[in-house]
Amino acid sequence: MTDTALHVGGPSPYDVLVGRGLADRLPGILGSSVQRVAFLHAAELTELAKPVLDVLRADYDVLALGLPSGEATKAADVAFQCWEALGDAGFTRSDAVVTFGGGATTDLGGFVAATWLRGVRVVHVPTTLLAMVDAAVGGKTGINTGAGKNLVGSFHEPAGVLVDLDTLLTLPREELVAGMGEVVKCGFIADPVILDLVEADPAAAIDPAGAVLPELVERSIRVKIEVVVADLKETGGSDGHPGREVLNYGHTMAHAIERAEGYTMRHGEAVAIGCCYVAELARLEGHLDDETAARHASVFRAVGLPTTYSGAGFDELLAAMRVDKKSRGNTLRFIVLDGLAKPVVLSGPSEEHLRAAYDLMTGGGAA
Ligand SMILES: NC(=O)c1ccc[n+]([C@@H]2O[C@H](COP(=O)([O-])OP(=O)(O)OC[C@H]3O[C@@H](n4cnc5c(N)ncnc54)[C@H](O)[C@@H]3O)[C@@H](O)[C@H]2O)c1
Ligand SMILES: O=C(O)C(=O)C[C@@H](O)[C@H](O)[C@H](O)COP(=O)(O)O
Ligand SMILES: [Zn+2]
Repeated sequence: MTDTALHVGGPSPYDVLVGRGLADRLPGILGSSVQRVAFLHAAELTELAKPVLDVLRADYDVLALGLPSGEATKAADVAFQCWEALGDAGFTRSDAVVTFGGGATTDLGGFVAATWLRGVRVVHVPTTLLAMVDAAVGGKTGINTGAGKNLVGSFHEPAGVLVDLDTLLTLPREELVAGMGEVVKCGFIADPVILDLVEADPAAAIDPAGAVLPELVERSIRVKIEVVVADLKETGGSDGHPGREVLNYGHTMAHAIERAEGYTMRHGEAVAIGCCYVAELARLEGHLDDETAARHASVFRAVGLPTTYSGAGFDELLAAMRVDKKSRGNTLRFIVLDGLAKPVVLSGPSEEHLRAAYDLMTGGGAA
């Protein structure tokens, strides 16, 4: 496979390089003015990170910081420890951060880079499917608070993203499957060919050594790039398109479920359930046809993702959805589909429909 450079335009343009074994491309992206590099990686991935670390150590003074795995890393105390380490090592504005890991690592590392000295260069090296197709691209960074997911953060675009598909070879199957949550989301909101590819051969779609997964990765990244270039800071779209909020399809309920589960459920799994929830809500509100609504559960299930959830009551989930960033005052707002790849904003749906969609989501086993 030859490398592909997907360009992200805008005021701070950069490339997302997709290929295999890309570590030696890092110095070219970091540039010659950088002296020190903070290498923020999931500590459990130290062995996998070795080729990248070797390349960095050849050219820079490297401060390697091993971080907790998963969602636990998206916490204020972890960010604080990174800031202290950067201060101790004398990091200046011409130095840089490189992140290496899944979306939790790129979110935390991106946030540290965005806030240190009010912003230093960051390059993301995503190592999960989810981080490749979504978290590492577009500049959203963030950590969680007691009230909910990603409530503190900033927009800070990377100087580049290295998507080394070889890193997926060590990724546990359940993490690959979780990444498909965001891939399939992209299919529903913008690129139905993704859905056709997954439906045609679900096993091939999640085979990290095959040819279908790279195409899905590239298609999903292209969806994300097109959206963020048009509306980087989520201020709104034009011509009836919701803008960047479209990438939040399924996330209003997904984030509420993750919070209810104490962040033990994988994000991509929650997104799959959340997309099925909002498809039912859209159907009940007269937006979406029965067939497209039903296709949600069918595609997510085909790759092994969950589509129902009954672990928390309606009132708890509703309260959590109220602090979603799309809310305005007391008005809940959702991204829904008017049809395949036709996203619109639904403002203030009726509580009757919110609850009816919840009842369907519980699959009859309401908590
Ligand atoms: N900023 C954004 O735009 C954006 C977009 C989507 C998701 N997110 C965030 O991303 C996070 C989820 O990311 P995720 O699904 O990548 O999970 P994750 O970062 O928690 O990683 C999952 C697990 O896989 C391990 N892992 C990572 N790469 C590996 C590899 N190659 N081999 C073996 N193990 C590996 C990690 O160490 C971790 O234990 C959530 O916090 C979500 O909110 C952010
Ligand atoms: O990039 C975006 O914009 C997204 O909404 C992508 C989502 O998949 C991602 O989970 C994001 O972190 C959610 O953003 P939030 O603003 O709801 O925290
Ligand atoms: Zn997401």
